[in-house]
Amino acid sequence: MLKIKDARVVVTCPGRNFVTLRIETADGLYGLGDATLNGRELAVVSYLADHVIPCLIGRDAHQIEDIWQYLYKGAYWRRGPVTMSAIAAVDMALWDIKAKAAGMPLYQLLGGACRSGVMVYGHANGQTIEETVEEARKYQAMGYKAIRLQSGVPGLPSTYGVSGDKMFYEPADGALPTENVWSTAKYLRTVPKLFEAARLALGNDVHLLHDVHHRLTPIEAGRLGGSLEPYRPFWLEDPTPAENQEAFRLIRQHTTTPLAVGEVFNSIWDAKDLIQNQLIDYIRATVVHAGGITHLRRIANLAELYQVRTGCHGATDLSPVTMAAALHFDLSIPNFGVQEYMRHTAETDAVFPHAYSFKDGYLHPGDAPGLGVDLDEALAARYPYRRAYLPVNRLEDGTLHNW
Ligand SMILES: O=C(O)C(=O)C[C@H](O)[C@H](O)CO
Ligand SMILES: [Mg+2]
Repeated sequence: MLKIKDARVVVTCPGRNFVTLRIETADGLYGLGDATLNGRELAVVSYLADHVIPCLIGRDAHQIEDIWQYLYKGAYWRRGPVTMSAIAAVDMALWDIKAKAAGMPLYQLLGGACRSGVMVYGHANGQTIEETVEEARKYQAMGYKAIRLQSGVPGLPSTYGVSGDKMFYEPADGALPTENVWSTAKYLRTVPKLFEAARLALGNDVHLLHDVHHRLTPIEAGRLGGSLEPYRPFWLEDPTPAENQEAFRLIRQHTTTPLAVGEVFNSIWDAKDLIQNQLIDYIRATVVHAGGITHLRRIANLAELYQVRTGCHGATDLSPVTMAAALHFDLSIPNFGVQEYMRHTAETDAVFPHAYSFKDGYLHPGDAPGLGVDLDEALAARYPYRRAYLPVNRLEDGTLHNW
């Protein structure tokens, strides 16, 4: 038995907010779990500190599945991003402890490596198509095999995915939500031109991706998918909100562009119909927001039956603890597709020293026991929490739209 002696939540803001759970056993082993929910961080802090940690003390850290079931079924109120991020943090920390106890990198406990590295995609973005293509060339020069393209839209002052700080994009930029303006017509005129220019400039060997960020209706998404087909995108992400999983049938009827969905999903139930009806090609659920490694493996196993591959969310709001967990997961599952990789700043990397590394377009989690990521608590304490919200989007007439 590995008795859980103590657990605490650490909140730090080395440029952006991160919530980390640290679980300690009576034998002196400890594990880390990420619980960051961008823009709603303190809700998860309270859920963990007030409601989860008291139930963990004295339990056997080895019983990962039982503790998962205890927290999920035991709450009675199932699912939801706050609950599932809190459970995910516990799950990650327990896997970290188990792998440290075994003296192995976590991917070995998950069944061993299925590949030599994890293909990642980086984010090229610019105010104009020309600037975005220039940025994409830089990613190509760094060895990236897959690049996401997001460009400014003429006539719209700002839009999701385009930032001044190219490497470390952080959308949660205000103490109150920033307001963006949206026009579907202007956007739909821009994206095919972006892809045409990028294919011409970058050649055929690089994978090109795009995130619609939930802003189209199904029929608009079908039209966009169709117009991008000549440029062979790797995927079109979140073409329409996915609460209504049925909506993707309409998109499928109009395009063979592969679809990727799921960064806001928090359980297998959000993805079940999309996967079973083969309405998507990539599932983007992530370790931190979808109940941890234990639950994400269940989603990936279901997806494998239907030839749906994974493409885990990896924006900067997912801490290095999640990135490490995702890499162990990615390396060990048969139906891995691609991993998103937005780099963290030097300040964040210093707070979370880690063993994972990038080479020639691939990340590897490293071979340190456990997740291979640590938390420098003294340094973390130097960066107190700062309230920061994600933006909202309004149509040109003021109607609130999807951001
Ligand atoms: O990285 C992506 O694909 C995103 O869509 C990033 C999200 O906007 C971000 O994680 C929200 O916190
Ligand atoms: Mg996205």
